[in-house]
Amino acid sequence: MDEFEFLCEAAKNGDVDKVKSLINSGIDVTYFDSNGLTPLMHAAKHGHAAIVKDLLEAGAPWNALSPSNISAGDFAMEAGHQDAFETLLNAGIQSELILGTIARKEKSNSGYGENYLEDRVSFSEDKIMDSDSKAIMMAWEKPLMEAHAKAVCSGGGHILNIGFGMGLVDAAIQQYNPAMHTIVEAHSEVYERMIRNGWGEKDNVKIVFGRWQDVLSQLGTYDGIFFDTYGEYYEDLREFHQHLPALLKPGGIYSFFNGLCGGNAFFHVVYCNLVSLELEHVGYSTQLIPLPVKDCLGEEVWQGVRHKYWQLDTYYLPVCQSIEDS
Ligand SMILES: C[S@@+](CC[C@H](N)C(=O)[O-])C[C@H]1O[C@@H](n2cnc3c(N)ncnc32)[C@H](O)[C@@H]1O
Repeated sequence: MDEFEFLCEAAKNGDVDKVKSLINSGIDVTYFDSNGLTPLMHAAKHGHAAIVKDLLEAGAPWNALSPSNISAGDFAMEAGHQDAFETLLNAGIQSELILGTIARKEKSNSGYGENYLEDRVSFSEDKIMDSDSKAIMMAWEKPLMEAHAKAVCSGGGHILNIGFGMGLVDAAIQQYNPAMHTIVEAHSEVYERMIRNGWGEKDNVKIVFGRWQDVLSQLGTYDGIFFDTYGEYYEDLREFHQHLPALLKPGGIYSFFNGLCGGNAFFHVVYCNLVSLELEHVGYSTQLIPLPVKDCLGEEVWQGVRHKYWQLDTYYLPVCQSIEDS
């Protein structure tokens, strides 16, 4: 057995002293063993929280993935090892908070995320695709969009939706007959299709064409806001949240499509916590309402789609309101 295998064995067996002495000798804690697992994954799988903590402090990446795309946090979560799970969750949140700050700085120099808006898109009955065969929006999300519409329309009044896509959430919002319904859409082909389908002729609908970032000055204040864009990053969502206090009326409800890390259960938990924490910093409390999605999401749905952006059984619908109102 080489030194690294000793470390994996010690992590598995909960041998804190051995792990510590190997770390002190300068061993590389980032290696994967012959099964594609890291020492951190072994410790998490067997619920050795103290070792998880030591390995993280020694530089083990919290978000490394096994060959079947399982992270240390998934192992702890699946086995019900609460202490190890929470240690990894906190490491994930802290790391993303710091990386977020770095990404914010990098973004201001890069002008990224604008390509999608220049690309052609294709429409079919059950989805909209980009030029890379990635789905922009899919019909299986209809029940989710209806639930979002219900949440943001609960107080009536003026509703804002950012991102039209297939218009599923907007059709559901119209069912609540809002006093005014503003829709922001940035893609020219999606916008043209909205106009062709009569959205511009509805008395209570105002369409604003452009990126939400560029049309903020044309917006007012709203009783309900929904946000669901495409081709953007977590950073953009975070940036939108900075504008919430200026856009959402007192007593208003905000919600957003919560597809954050929808391919990995543990990363999703990290991001649900992260976004709630960041919303709290701008003055909003977040309730995450679990909705089972198994029934509306069969394997066949993904045929011809390049990226399976959602792979979890439960969708957590965020309902946010000002901390002063809650
Ligand atoms: C996922 S779809 C929205 C789906 C919609 N919720 C529905 O129910 O069908 C995302 C939409 O956001 C639009 N979009 C992308 N970036 C945007 C931006 N910066 N500002 C406004 N709209 C944007 C896309 O063109 C696309 O139509």
